[in-house]
Amino acid sequence: MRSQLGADVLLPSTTLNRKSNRIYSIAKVYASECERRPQQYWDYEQCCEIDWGTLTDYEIINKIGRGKYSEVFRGKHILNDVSCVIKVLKPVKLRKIHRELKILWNLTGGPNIVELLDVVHDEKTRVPAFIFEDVKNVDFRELYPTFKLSDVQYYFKQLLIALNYAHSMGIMHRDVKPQNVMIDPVQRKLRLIDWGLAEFYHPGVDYNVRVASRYHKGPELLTDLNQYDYSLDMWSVGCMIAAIIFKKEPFFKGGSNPDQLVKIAKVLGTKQLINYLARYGLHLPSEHDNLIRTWARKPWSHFISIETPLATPEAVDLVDNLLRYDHQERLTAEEAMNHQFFQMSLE
Ligand SMILES: Nc1ncnc2c1ncn2[C@@H]1O[C@H](COP(=O)(O)OP(=O)(O)OP(=O)(O)O)[C@@H](O)[C@H]1O
Repeated sequence: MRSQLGADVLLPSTTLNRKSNRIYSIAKVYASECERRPQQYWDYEQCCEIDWGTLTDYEIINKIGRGKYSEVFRGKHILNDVSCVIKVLKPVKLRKIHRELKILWNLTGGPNIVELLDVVHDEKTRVPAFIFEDVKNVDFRELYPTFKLSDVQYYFKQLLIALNYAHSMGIMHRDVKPQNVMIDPVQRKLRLIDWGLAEFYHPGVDYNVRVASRYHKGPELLTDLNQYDYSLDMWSVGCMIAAIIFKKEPFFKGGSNPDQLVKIAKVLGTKQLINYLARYGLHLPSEHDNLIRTWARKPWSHFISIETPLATPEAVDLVDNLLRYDHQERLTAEEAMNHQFFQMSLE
């Protein structure tokens, strides 16, 4: 499926790891994972030769999903009958395809990471498709309301294991949300999918803030703080857990990107937002001038009632340590796994 340049071949320099003139934030953990590996590991612009398989090896059974960048089908391999998921890509830049592939090649086989089985194209049209393991997912709108605290504990531990692994491999997912976390409750199997927005982390590099889906975008994206890192994914995890324990899906429901920041400020407070930006020598982008009023910080107890039995002190404390404006204050994936919420023994 792939051919790689040997790790000993010296490659020309690239902009992918070009540091910004001004460095204001470096990841707290795993900052040098890419730097300490050969360029072949992360340079998807210069090292991504694809040995295409053919789509005719697979039979499409039915359509199961539709994303911004793809149409997704359930199918099977025609020779061995093994069921699979076929992600047929919509026309996108080759660079984006190479990035997703490089990341999948590096991560596949890792814990709770969706397994990439093959990369194929239609021989006539050349339309590319990725073949993945099939997860018998139950839609989160149906599944999450059935969760007991022990399920929240189990599945979020699995998600953190996937994220800690990706981060330890120098990769940020950048689109963590319920739609990208496949759960098969019968097998109690969780897989983190859709690495289409994922990126390699290099310290001091400015990244595009137009990533993640609105409800799960971290404050750094909404305030144009380009030097973000793995901690972006931890904000999104915080949004997911908060939505479940406080029974408020999604937890921050903005009507637009600027409004998303308003929804966050209404909970975490405006003063705290300004302080966060000041800590990094930044100001609130002018588009927010008319939007942000002085919202006071709401205590988490505001979201707790008789209807929210999952909002135990440990679960709320976990959320509190993930939903922090300051990306450097958020728990890392490993710290989150070690949080008291995951140590409690529940039936
Ligand atoms: N391995 C899998 N097993 C089961 N279902 C899957 C799998 N991969 C994808 N799907 C389904 O297809 C949908 C779209 O897949 P994916 O998120 O990879 O595509 P996308 O075009 O990148 O989506 P988006 O626009 O959300 O970024 C998923 O939300 C899920 O419902």
